[in-house]
Order: sequence, then C-alpha cells, then structure tokens
Amino acid sequence: MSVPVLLVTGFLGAGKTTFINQLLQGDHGLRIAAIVNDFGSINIDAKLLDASADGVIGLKNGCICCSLQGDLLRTLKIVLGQKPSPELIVIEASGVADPAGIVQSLMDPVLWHSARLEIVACVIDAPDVNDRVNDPLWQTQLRGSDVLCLAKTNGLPQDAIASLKARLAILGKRHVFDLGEKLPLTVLLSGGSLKPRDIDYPPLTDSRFVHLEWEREGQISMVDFQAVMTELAPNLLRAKGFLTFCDQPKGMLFQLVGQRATLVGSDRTDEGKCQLVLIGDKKNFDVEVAYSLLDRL
Ligand SMILES: Nc1nc2c(ncn2[C@@H]2O[C@H](COP(=O)(O)OP(=O)(O)OP(=O)(O)O)[C@@H](O)[C@H]2O)c(=O)[nH]1
Repeated sequence: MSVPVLLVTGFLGAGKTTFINQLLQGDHGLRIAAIVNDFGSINIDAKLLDASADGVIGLKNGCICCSLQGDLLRTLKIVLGQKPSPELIVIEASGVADPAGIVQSLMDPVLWHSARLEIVACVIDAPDVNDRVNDPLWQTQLRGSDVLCLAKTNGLPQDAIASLKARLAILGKRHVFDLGEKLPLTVLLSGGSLKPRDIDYPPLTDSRFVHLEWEREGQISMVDFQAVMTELAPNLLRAKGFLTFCDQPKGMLFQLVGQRATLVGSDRTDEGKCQLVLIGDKKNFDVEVAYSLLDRL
C-alpha cells in the first residue's frame, strides 16, 4: 500500500520544525518517519526533531528542491524499506526551497506506488506576513501549497487572525489553519488534492541567499557572542545553533528569526562544542565579515 507523504514548506524560521515536532508528539497513533532538509552541512533541524519519530533522517548540504532531488528519492526508498514501515512520511523542506521542485521529484511514477504525495502544507509566520508578502520566494511557497498553517499566532488577537485568514483566502488559499488551535492530523491531511498533480509553472531557482557555518570546540563568552550577534542580526534572515557558554552548566539552543532571538537550555548540544548557521540575503549579508567577527570569540 502506498504511504502518504506530507511535505512541509515555508520561509526561513517560519516554524516548520516546531510544527513537525507537534505532529510527532500528537496522539494520532501513526508511525511517522521524518526527512528533514537543512540548507547547510550542520544538521540542526534533524537534532531538533523529536526522537519519537520513527527515524529522523537529515539531508544536508543542499536543497531538495534542486541539488538534492536524487538524495531525496534514495532516502525515501530507505524509509520505505524500514520494518515496520511508516504510516506517514513527513518531509521538511529547507526555508529556501521552492516546493515545486520537490513536488516534481515526488511525481516519480515508480515511487508513487509506494509513497504518494498527499498534501503540501506551507507554514506561515503569522506576525511576519506584512514583511514577507512581496517576497517572490514566500509567494512561490504559498502558491505551491495546498494548505497554509499559521504559526506564532499566540499573542495575536482573534480578529487579527481572522483578517489574516481572509487576506490569504483572497490569494486563493481556502484551507488556512491556525496551528495555535492544535490541528488534528486528519483535518490537515483532508485539505490535500489527494491525487497526482501537474506543476503549472517552472520551479524557482533562488540563489539570492548565502549562508555561513561556524563550528568551534570549547566554550565561548555569552557577552561577546551577544555583541557579535547584535552587530550581525540586522543583515540576517535566520540564525540557529547549539552553543556552549563559559560558566553555563548546559549547552544552549540559539534561534534568530528576523530580529527575534531566543537562547534556551538544550540537551542536544554536542559536549563542549559550538555550531552555528547564519543565513542572509546576498545583497546585505557579508559572510567574510561575519566569519571574522565570529572567529574573535
Ligand atoms: N512564539 C512562537 N514561536 C514559535 C512558534 N513556532 C516556532 N517558533 C519559534 O520560531 C523559531 C523558528 O522555529 P522553527 O520551527 O525552527 O522554524 P523553521 O521554519 O523550521 O526554521 P528553518 O527550517 O531554519 O527555516 C524558533 O525559535 C521557534 O521556537 C510558535 O507557534 N510560537
């Protein structure tokens, strides 16, 4: 029998990993396998996904919408060969991916017999919509999806959420869910087209992003790190990493989306090691400058 595939897309930092973790922890009773695509070579998202998934496989060093299409198909075959086999496969696209490229790969007629694309869900950072609405990649991700899932609605008034849903409906998206309402998986899956589909536009090849990966053995100073990030943040779209700070007993997970940064204790850090990924727009993020600042830490 063919295993349904849920493809989760959405802009950098929209909330895809958080959403998938909620799915993995849900009481649906399904065996779910997750495939996660990190833009760089450091597999941060795979580490953040809940260990309860029936196998989390990270695909790194490229994007499954273009350079890693072959890897995606090979990985799906491995996942499908697991015993017992998964009842749902969730694929998390990287935040720079055009879902059309991934959908194209999944339309492979041989694969379709064993894994069928059920639905493409786009996670939207609700408070961020005004800043993103004219971004061509954001628009492409929206257009290539069957359902939209609004993340980060906690703290937004109900009428703001309702008007956002109405606005997205005008863009042709009838199925807009608020993730704050703890969406049942069955409801989400029922929003799909449930049949193979054609792509009616060429996938976007977006090379406007640059990223930097920085690793360091040993601890760093929190004050110095905050100073570096304060300098870099205005030119970043996304940053995430596991860090170990002097005088802190535990490693920490650092997340930056736009100008919102968080630092929380984490068990998933590698002992005594720092790993950081920064992503920005080529126009204003200077990787060399960023490296030189980080290397002073
Ligand atoms: N307040 C709040 N924060 C959220 C919510 N969802 C995600 N976040 C935060 O937003 C940041 C990014 O979340 P992720 O789930 O890693 O986003 P992502 O889309 O997987 O990010 P990339 O894959 O790196 O593009 C993290 O700091 C999350 O804790 C939410 O519903 N509410």
